[in-house]
Amino acid sequence: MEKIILDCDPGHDDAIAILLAAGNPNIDLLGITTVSGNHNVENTTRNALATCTAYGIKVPVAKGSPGPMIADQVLAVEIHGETGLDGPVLPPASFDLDPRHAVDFIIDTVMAHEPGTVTLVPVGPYTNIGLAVRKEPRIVERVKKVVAMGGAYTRGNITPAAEFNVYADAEAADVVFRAGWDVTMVGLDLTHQALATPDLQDRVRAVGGDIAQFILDIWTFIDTTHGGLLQIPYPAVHDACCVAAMIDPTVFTTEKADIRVETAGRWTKGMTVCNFEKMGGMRHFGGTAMEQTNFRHTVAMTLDQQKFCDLIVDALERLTRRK
Ligand SMILES: Nc1ccc([C@@H]2N[C@H](CO)[C@@H](O)[C@H]2O)cc1
Ligand SMILES: [Ca+2]
Repeated sequence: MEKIILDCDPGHDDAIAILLAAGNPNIDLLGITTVSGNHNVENTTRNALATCTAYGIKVPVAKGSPGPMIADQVLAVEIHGETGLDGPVLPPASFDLDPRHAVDFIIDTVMAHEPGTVTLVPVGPYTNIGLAVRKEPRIVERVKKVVAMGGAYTRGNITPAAEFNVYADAEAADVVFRAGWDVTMVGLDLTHQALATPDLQDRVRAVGGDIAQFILDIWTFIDTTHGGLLQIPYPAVHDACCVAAMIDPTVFTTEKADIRVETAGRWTKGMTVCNFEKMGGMRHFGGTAMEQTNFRHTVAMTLDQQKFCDLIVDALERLTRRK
């Protein structure tokens, strides 16, 4: 089993990532930590708790950072609506939060488990992760790896250059990408291949039950609210791609790269600048050839869409049968 902490900002696609993590038997979901991003942290936390309450997901939920480290707050309310999860109807949360701040929950959990056994899966702005690294640097060599939804090596979605999670707290993303641990960037280039196509929606509908309806209501909201506004024809199931990769690493192909997060560009703040070139390929990308070829990062490239859809439907069936 893969032990993960899911750091998220529910958020429509975050909720599906929670369901996939809870539904798949290969994932040991140690906890959910919340951050502001798609909405303020009060709403993202309420949405996480309500999703867990509604579908019997009994894992600790710890509330995190209400805003980015340095930048002014940017929320994706225009995408996710006034509650951060408009569309589906969720019951009020019925269990309490873990008393710790998300940063302390992350540190305590990583330090309490054997080295190299816990993976951090941030699928919202990386504020909690960046703060955890600064508060307890020992987590960097202790975590197994970081599989992060964010960034893009082609086009952004909040600016032409930047993806939202990185843009919302570019300084925290810079801390995370430069910390020296094994980071896999699951960017828009990958997650825009993970679409809620009519076929996937039909397969979800065929499972039936309230969780299937919850997922369909999520996609209906995104579809009807944004329709052709987004650069993709169907809702993207962004965050679940990270969880899917923890279940089956062959769910997408990867390439090594060296990534720098832009934190100062007037037009490019939040851009993940990815150097895929080998030794000496780009002399002007940060110092000596050695610096530019340490390829600390892994980048998700091509999604096996069939495998991905099968994992979503499988988790839904397991959660529905269990209920
Ligand atoms: N347009 C838009 C779509 C999704 C998101 C959220 N941020 C990431 C995609 O940029 C995902 O984690 C998703 O929850 C933000 C903006
Ligand atoms: Ca998210």
